[in-house]
Amino acid sequence: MSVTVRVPAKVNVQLAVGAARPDGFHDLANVFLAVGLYDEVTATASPGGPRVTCTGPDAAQVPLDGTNLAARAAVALARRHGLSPDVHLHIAKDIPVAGGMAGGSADGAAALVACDALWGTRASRDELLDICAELGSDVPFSLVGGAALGTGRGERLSPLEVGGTFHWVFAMAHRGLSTPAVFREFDRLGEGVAIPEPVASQDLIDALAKGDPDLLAASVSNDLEPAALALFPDLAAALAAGRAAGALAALVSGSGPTTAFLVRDESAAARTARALQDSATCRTVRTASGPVPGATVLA
Ligand SMILES: C[C@](O)(CO)[C@H](O)COP(=O)(O)OP(=O)(O)OC[C@H]1O[C@@H](n2ccc(N)nc2=O)[C@H](O)[C@@H]1O
Ligand SMILES: Nc1ncnc2c1ncn2[C@@H]1O[C@H](COP(=O)(O)OP(=O)(O)OP(=O)(O)O)[C@@H](O)[C@H]1O
Repeated sequence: MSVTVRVPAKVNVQLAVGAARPDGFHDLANVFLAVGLYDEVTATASPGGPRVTCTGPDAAQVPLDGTNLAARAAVALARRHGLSPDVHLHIAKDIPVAGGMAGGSADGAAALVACDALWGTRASRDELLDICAELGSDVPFSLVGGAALGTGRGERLSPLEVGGTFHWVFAMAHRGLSTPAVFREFDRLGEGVAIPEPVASQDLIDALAKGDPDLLAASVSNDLEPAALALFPDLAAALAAGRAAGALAALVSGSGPTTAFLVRDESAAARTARALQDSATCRTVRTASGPVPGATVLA
């Protein structure tokens, strides 16, 4: 028997970052939007697991050992329920790796939901969310999807209302960026400067609730963007190319290096995607819209 779970990528429409905490993490006001670029994780009973396989354009960059977040999710659930994690996890990966779109986190949430269904552990939503938070700051949002404000290190979620569909173009860079390295660069750039407490923007929350792309474009922000640009200066050219193509807003997605462009509708998405592809400032270009649901078992 097998269970397949589909799980989306995310874009951070606001990422406000506070000073480094004693534990090395940063408090955030992190407004997540789940967008329709998906990985699928299939869990199949198999002795001696977890065994991980992966297919897709970036598969070669995905670790297949016990560090894979899907494997870690299976082990965490099995341990809590006194089971052995006898499972084969196959990841059909379409979310770019190390792109700031929570690809690994998505696989962790998907594997958890898939193993829960496969093993009949019937974990409560709260237990699943607890395990997600242990696995990583972005993992709880991959489980819930939609739109949400993440506080703490991003793992404490409050759902947000969204009054429409937002259309996006994503430009994937020629190489990845390490999330810890980007946070370290944020700290370095902020040395000697008083870093304010991260606060969610009410204008941005209102723009989401209204479903209004112009209002959203006026209020998106990412405090990690200067750090990502410092580590990867070529990203400025991708941002400029998207702006020149008429995007309503251009920003680095999370810790980068994927760049995200908010556009008015599907036809603007197709136009902007073509212009970005022709600009040769990126590796590949994808379009997607959101919000979409979080990790979902496929029938
Ligand atoms: C940049 C974002 O993707 C925005 O959603 C997230 O904040 C990162 O979430 P993630 O990849 O799930 O991160 P984790 O696996 O929890 O942490 C990886 C590393 O990122 C840094 N980190 C992450 C989250 C946070 N609030 N503060 C941090 O400083 C820490 O160096 C940490 O060791
Ligand atoms: N299932 C997985 N898929 C991809 N990468 C994984 C996975 N499990 C662990 N990793 C490791 O995590 C690193 C970060 O990859 P990931 O694709 O999650 O980055 P990201 O999208 O930038 O993350 P985030 O947006 O959550 O900061 C990879 O370089 C890889 O070593």
